[in-house]
Amino acid sequence: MAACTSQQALISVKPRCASASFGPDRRAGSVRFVSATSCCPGSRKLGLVCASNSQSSVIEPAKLPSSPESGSNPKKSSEAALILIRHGESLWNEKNLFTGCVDVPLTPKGVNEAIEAGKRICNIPVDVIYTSSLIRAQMTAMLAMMQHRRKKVPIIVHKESERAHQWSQVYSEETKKQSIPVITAWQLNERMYGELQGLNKQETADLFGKEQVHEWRRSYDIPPPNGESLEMCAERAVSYFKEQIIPQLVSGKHVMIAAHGNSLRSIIMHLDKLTSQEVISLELSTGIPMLYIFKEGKFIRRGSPAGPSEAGVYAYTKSLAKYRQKLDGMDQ
Ligand SMILES: O=C(O)[C@@H](CO)OP(=O)(O)O
Repeated sequence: MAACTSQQALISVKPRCASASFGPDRRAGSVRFVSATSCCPGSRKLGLVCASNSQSSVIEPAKLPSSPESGSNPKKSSEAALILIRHGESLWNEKNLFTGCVDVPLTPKGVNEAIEAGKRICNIPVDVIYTSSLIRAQMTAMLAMMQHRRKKVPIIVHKESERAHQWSQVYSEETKKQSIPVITAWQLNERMYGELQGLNKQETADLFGKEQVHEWRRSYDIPPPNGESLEMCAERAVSYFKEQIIPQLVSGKHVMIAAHGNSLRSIIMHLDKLTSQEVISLELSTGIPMLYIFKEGKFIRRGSPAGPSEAGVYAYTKSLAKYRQKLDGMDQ
């Protein structure tokens, strides 16, 4: 299994073993993500040390909406995993084209990235999956789940029409127990890139100037022509996260979200309380999973699980360790 290399880690990561921290590095005015392996290359034991010494901040909870299952009080004891994963490389990433809401599939490299991401989270429980309505995120979620040791079947929930809903019913409780609902939501789509969609990024920079294109791509509140700014994207992605996904975590469900560079940057900005200055330098690599633990109403950032043999991942929480033991038991 391919280990997480610094190239795979979330963007230009500086070696940081000395500080042994995970998640955004706020030094030098930029935000970088550091993964477990890039922090402690090749060392299981150190991985553990990193995990327990990590400065993973406990993030003040976003105002929690009331959950149908828990009323307005989050269950104090509930603890749930939240996995975020940007889709693998798409055919338009490969061609360096602005993609936005254009629905393009993964490249073979992207397929591989999704499979490798799946190996890295194959021991982490997943009860419900959220993806955007775009095929590259859905492919990523499905390919990743094919690697999961629990071998539950991810099934897309169709609610676009009454007939779609009716015709996709499952009539066996046992089969339902062996399935994972996959909920698709346009709110998790990539930022709509307006009139840049389909244009080559380099050619656009040559035409309009590097600064202008950088402003369109990475400013917080300046939209590209007839498209969405990151702020506009965050408005719908974070509202959806608060209204639909947090209640699942509150009720103790383990959630995976497969989405896009900008919709995930918006959600991470919310979870990690990044400022609009910090978020503009946050870059996410394709196909790298990131783990948060939701506990007692707070999000604890746990970086990027390195792989199924990485001991540190299972020291994150007692319930993750137990889940892994259960999987080991099922294999025997
Ligand atoms: O083209 C896009 O849709 C996005 C993500 O690939 O590009 P950017 O890096 O500008 O956010």
